[in-house]
Amino acid sequence: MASLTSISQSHTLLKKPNFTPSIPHNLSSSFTPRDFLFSKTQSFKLPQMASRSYVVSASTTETPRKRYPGEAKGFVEEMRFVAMKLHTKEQAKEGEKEVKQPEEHPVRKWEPSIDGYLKFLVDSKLVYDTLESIIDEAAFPIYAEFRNTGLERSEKLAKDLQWFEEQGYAIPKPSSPGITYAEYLKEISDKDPQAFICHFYNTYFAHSAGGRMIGKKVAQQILNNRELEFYKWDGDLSQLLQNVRDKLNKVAESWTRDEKNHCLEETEKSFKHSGEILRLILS
Ligand code: HEM
Repeated sequence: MASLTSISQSHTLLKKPNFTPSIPHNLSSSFTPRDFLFSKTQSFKLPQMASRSYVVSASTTETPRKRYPGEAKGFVEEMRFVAMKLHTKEQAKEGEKEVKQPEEHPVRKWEPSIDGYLKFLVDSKLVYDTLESIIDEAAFPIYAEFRNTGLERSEKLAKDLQWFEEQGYAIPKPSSPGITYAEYLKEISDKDPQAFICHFYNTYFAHSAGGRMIGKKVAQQILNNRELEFYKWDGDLSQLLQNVRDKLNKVAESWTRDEKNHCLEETEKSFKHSGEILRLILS
């Protein structure tokens, strides 16, 4: 009988690029993140970051399970992996989506307007108000883990809108992209915690990455370089983000693989809604 055998997969896993998810270049297509998750029926090559050596025991005939991209580092890395693929190359270097919408062009080429930016800030505030009240009310106990993370944006946005008002700008009412997204978040939050957590992660982490780039560029172009409160955090942002990553990883440890996949599959909706709100800047 064979003893423990260490099987190195490196000849198939470490060559680059060997991970070629097929992502139709259209957000409204039938694509779901499951398309580039490992499935039993799919011959799938893992990306470099997920490579490892399997140890199989011939005596138990146990087949090692392949890991999902990012899985070795924790569930946040899985969510990040799916999110990065849904960017365009122009938005982030890990992106793979084809440019279809105005906000998918490089931010440096944007031509924002104050009116459009105000609509974006108003709709963003509605979304953050909604996320933060859902977390406060905690319909599911896991939501309470994400109270007072320091990432909250609602009060910061209120200050920014007050500043615009003091400058003589009329603050618009929330528009359809923000209202639709807020309604959707409320709807899923009390019946589908995995989907809700996906939106929570994507909204706060997107803002800390691409969101800040956008804020800086728009400030240069139309706000005389004024840095809005929306882009300021009390404390060290990278530490605040890390604390939230740790909590998200912990929460997801109790999820089944199906629940995790369900959460990952929600990423596309998060991009769709946030993309519609971002587009307001260019309206
Ligand atoms: C103009 C639009 C956008 C731009 C320019 C942009 C750009 C970026 C960049 C440069 C990064 C950092 C990549 C890195 O770590 O090297 C990033 C990360 C990320 N983006 Fe976006 N992004 C945009 C829209 C979005 C949207 C709509 C979402 C989803 C709602 C999103 C979700 C994320 C997430 C989850 C990360 C990972 C953050 C982290 O690891 O901390 N992004 N984005």
